[in-house]
Amino acid sequence: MRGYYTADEVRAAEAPLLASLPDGALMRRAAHGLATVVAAELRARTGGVAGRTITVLVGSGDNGGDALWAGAMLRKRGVAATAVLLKPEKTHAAGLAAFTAAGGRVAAPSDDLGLPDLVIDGIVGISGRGPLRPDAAALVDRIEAPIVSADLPSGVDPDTGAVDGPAVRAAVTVAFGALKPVHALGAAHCGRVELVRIGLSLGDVGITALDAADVGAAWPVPGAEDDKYSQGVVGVVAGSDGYPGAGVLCTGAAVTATSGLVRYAGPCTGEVLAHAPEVIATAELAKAGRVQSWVVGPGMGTDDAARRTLRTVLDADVPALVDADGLTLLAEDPDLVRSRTAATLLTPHAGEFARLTGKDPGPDRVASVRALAADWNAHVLLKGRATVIAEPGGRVFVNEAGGSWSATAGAGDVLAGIIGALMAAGLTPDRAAAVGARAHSLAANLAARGGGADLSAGRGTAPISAGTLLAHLRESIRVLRAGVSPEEMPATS
Ligand SMILES: NC(=O)C1=CN([C@@H]2O[C@H](COP(=O)(O)OP(=O)(O)OC[C@H]3O[C@@H](n4cnc5c(N)ncnc54)[C@H](OP(=O)(O)O)[C@@H]3O)[C@@H](O)[C@H]2O)[C@@H](O)CC1
Ligand SMILES: [K+]
Repeated sequence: MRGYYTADEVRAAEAPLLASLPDGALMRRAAHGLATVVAAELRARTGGVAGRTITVLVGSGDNGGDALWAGAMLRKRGVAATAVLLKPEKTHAAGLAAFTAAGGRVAAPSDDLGLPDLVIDGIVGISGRGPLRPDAAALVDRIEAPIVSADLPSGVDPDTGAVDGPAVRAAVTVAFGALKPVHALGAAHCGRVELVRIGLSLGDVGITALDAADVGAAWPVPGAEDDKYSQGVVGVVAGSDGYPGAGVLCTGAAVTATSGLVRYAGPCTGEVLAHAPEVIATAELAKAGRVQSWVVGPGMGTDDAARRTLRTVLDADVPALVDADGLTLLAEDPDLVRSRTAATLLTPHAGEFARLTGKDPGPDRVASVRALAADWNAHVLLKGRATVIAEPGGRVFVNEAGGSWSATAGAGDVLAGIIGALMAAGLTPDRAAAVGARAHSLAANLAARGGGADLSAGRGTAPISAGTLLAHLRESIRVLRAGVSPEEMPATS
């Protein structure tokens, strides 16, 4: 499990170290980690370190200091380095002195910067707010070389990952001391993230992500004493005459996710059974039989009959996942959820979120999801490249998908089926959501690459459908249960 610490949490963890260590020691630790990553990147991209060229973009704070110290360290390894000072009068003095003493060249933003092999982004770190200012934006706009960002890509909000204008798009981001929310919520701007440990003692964390090993360990599989009932039975209410596919995909995902038993109640029994004959299917909800969790909503429609069905499902005292059309119906009647004693998981995309709350999730998606979870006393999963999951008490899981392949019709129906099956197996809804989201995103990435656990093997990618995602779900679970995901983030020491 990895934690993502807000700028305030990082500052609080830094304070005792700054007080106890010699002046500048912490910054030099960070800079050493940055220089190590830059050197490795130079070697990987150009075949060597000495004789290569870098440009260091320097803002007005300690982030610029990190970049200058790293530049000085790289100078000592024979790298030609030029620092561009955006605010010369506020440049980190000790960092600049070390840089120039090591033979680094200083340039103004208007100078011709040539074609460096790499650029270090030290414009702004955890004190950054809002997009790049115009002078920094114009400078970054001229950069063609790959960028290694110090701590975080400048212009992206450290705590929310929001991008509201010009921002650095890094090839690699070197996080100092701790991962910050930007590294998950703004992952597309971070590139590969490397964590450099600088000795921070970090406290409790509010935002976490599950590693492959956590997901694999949590995945329910039958034990020696299990039968088909004891593993948890999930009931699926999905699909309609107009949208039978939602029933097929949702039920198919539930069947694939766990080994127990899946029940289906709805008008698409023929289609569902044609694709998954092991399902116990009935057209009448009243005859569905006992379940340990319900999934309700995908493709079910929003007419009066659907409303009655939703009410009946939510009247049952078992955990329930509400998705898609179910959410549209709930927007008119939140008390259906608030009055429940069993747990409820809502799985909106941004549009459905706006339907539920009257407003878009906005730039601070974590805060918005937490607020909805607290207000409705429900667990909430907000879909996106970074899926955000909150329980009513405020604990948050985030799942950075590592790609956007699952932005395809029907992928949400698959996700609902997976999570519903995990809830039936006894996982709490937020944990089921985090575990399921991870398997879902890995299945999408595997599908795009045509299978095979080595996602970096350069086999190329192709668009996927929800059907191909579902077809790769079992392989995804297998990879996760093996404990090593090909997407796992490497960390330097
Ligand atoms: N303390 C330590 O020993 C260690 C610190 N560490 C490092 O320090 C970093 C935090 O440094 P920091 O707090 O000095 O601020 P930082 O993020 O560099 O910003 C500087 C100033 O930029 C400005 N600004 C704001 N937004 C902006 C924007 N959008 N575009 C342009 N400019 C913008 C704003 O100043 P303003 O211009 O508003 O006066 C702001 O005050 C941290 O991320 C890590 O890298 C590590 O080395 C570990 C050891
Ligand atoms: K930066």
